Amino acid sequence: MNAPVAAPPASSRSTTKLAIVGAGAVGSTMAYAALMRGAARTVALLDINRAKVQAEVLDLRHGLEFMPPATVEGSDDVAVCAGADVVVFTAGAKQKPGQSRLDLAESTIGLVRTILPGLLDVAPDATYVMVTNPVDIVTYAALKVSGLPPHQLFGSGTVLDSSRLRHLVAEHCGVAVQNVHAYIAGEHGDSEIPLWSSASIGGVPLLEWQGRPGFGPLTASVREAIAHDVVRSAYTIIEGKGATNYAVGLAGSRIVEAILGDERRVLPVSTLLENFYGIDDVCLSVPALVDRRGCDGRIDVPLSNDEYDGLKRSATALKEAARGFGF
Ligand SMILES: NC(=O)C1=CN([C@@H]2O[C@H](COP(=O)(O)OP(=O)(O)OC[C@H]3O[C@@H](n4cnc5c(N)ncnc54)[C@H](O)[C@@H]3O)[C@@H](O)[C@H]2O)C=CC1
Ligand SMILES: CC(=O)C(=O)O
Repeated sequence: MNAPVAAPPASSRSTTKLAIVGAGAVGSTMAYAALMRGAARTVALLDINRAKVQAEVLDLRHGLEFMPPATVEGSDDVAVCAGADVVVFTAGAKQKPGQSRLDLAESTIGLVRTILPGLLDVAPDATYVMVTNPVDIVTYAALKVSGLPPHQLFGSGTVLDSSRLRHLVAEHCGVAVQNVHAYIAGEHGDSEIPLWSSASIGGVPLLEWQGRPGFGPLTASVREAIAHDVVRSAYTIIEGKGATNYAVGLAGSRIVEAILGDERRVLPVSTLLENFYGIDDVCLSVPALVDRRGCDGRIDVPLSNDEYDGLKRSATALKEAARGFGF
């Protein structure tokens, strides 16, 4: 008798559908990244700008020969998102040079109120991943507007910032970025903080890293400079080319893969925190498990006193901002 055949991973089932709302710099690059990485079998783009979404779909379709099997759809009608397993929300204004992410809150919250109810009608069971900035406030607002449970709706948080941190640490230490385990926590924005005390390189606690020939140690001043560079990254890129898109596209695809592939991947997504070291009722990022259920619980990562204080400050800043918008 044949042994029972295990179900294929969700990411390879022909039914997996990723809907991306907003076909701008972030949404269309995320679609490209998701297709390249085989994250879903159907990628659907929704944008209010019909000509733009049709053009992006056509361009992506012309590359399908060179990608894992998939189909691409796009429309200015929300019906294109029907039955999606994951909906990623990237619609909305982006920062102009010099603007902070928080400056976008009012218009983005308005968009969430407008778009989310229609999405919930056509994709009630999807996992919702918010990306539009300021992502932590937008995630909090979207939870209130939708009434969805926090595991089903969360934000991309500091997945992107953590990859920036890992890149800078890897460069400084002369190791592969994949061997750096380090997280940025808190706001996806100016008050974010690196969790140095739990970071490691190839199993060596990062705070004990002695350097290697040709590469200096990670002194306190180097760590401070790296943390500053992470916060400044988006501003630097926006000053140079008007938007960030490649790394966020990949970071978003990574989250989608963790969901559709039921990966239980530890990712610093932005979720509603309740009673996390005394932090309550605010969306911000700490390492959490992401799988087919969505955000399936956070990791109780140990924090140094400085990290705890930083996270508290970040939570306070976000709560004050959310309150300013009536939440
Ligand atoms: N959380 C993160 O890590 C990151 C977040 N972002 C944020 O992502 C957002 C999008 O950035 P970009 O793609 O560069 O902006 P963009 O301006 O290139 O694209 C936004 C798209 O949203 C569409 N849109 C506007 N209203 C809509 C509606 N009612 N329905 C459907 N589509 C609608 C627009 O037509 C446009 O195509 C910004 O808020 C940006 O700050 C950007 C990078 C990283
Ligand atoms: C724009 C933005 O949020 C980022 O690149 O981090």
